[in-house]
Amino acid sequence: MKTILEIKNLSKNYSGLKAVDNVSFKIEKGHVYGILGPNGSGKSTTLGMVLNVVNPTSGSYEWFEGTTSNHDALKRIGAIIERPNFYPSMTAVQNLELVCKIKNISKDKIEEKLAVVDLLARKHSPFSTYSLGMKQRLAIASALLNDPEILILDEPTNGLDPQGIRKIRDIIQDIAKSGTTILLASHLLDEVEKVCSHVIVLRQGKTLYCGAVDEMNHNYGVVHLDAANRDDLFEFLKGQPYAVSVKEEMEGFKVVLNQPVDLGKINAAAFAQNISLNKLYIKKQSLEDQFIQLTNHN
Ligand SMILES: Nc1ncnc2c1ncn2[C@@H]1O[C@H](COP(=O)(O)OP(=O)(O)OP(=O)(O)O)[C@@H](O)[C@H]1O
Repeated sequence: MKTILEIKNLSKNYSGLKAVDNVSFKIEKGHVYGILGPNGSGKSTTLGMVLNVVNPTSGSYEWFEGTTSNHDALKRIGAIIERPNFYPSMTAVQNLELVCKIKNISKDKIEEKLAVVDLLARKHSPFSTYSLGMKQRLAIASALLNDPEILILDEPTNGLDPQGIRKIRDIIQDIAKSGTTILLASHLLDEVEKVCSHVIVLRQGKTLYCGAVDEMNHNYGVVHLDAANRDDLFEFLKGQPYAVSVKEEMEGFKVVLNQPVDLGKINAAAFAQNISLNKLYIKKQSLEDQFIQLTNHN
């Protein structure tokens, strides 16, 4: 698998504040990656560093397996890290023609890229008449003009209404299907869950999780149990291989699982130890619960 970007122990300090703290991850070709974290967790700073607009305090990164300098790599990257900004009185086509001129690239792809972002019908309208969603879509078209190998987006749906959000997400997925690798920063778990295959979760500049979105979701839940004799039940639970942790609460015990369990077998095993359960049920944790747990308690 071709590596598009490798970040190694990247850190950025702002007068004592660790905005990004020893972050490492790899972006492989063809996947959609999300950098997920609450406001101020270091997402934009991380993107700024790999796009050569923020100087790292320490650590390094390498584009395209080191086959090109970080400066030349930028020609193979499409990035939108600021609010879309075009000339208000110029049309979409005129603005994109200007982008081609500035970047010294061919104008041949303008129509094709406007089609990708569903703006062909409005291609001759002035930018000032566009909705926020359309402005964002034009920015995506602009970033695609040089057929980049990777598209980088910082909070691509910020400020959009639900329809606008849906449209941008559909477009991102279409672009990914056509083979372009995508890296997007978002504070929205739902966005990352819907759009990304892989996620790097940041909190206060530190990586809390890095891996497949599916695997982050892969958990076996929590079993809730209770019995008249809690001491016996606690002893029993402590020895069970499926129990990551056993916590006593008002309503009984909560056991976090590390594997799937059969509640019938748990009941039978407890009964065999003379423990008669008066409560036994399982609750699966949602991805949202896990994200909140990750970002709050680490
Ligand atoms: N130029 C700067 N000077 C000083 N501190 C900065 C600067 N840029 C960012 N920071 C701080 O670094 C931390 C990380 O900011 P960053 O913008 O990377 O986070 P973020 O996850 O992208 O958040 P948001 O979604 O709010 O933009 C924050 O505490 C921020 O205040």
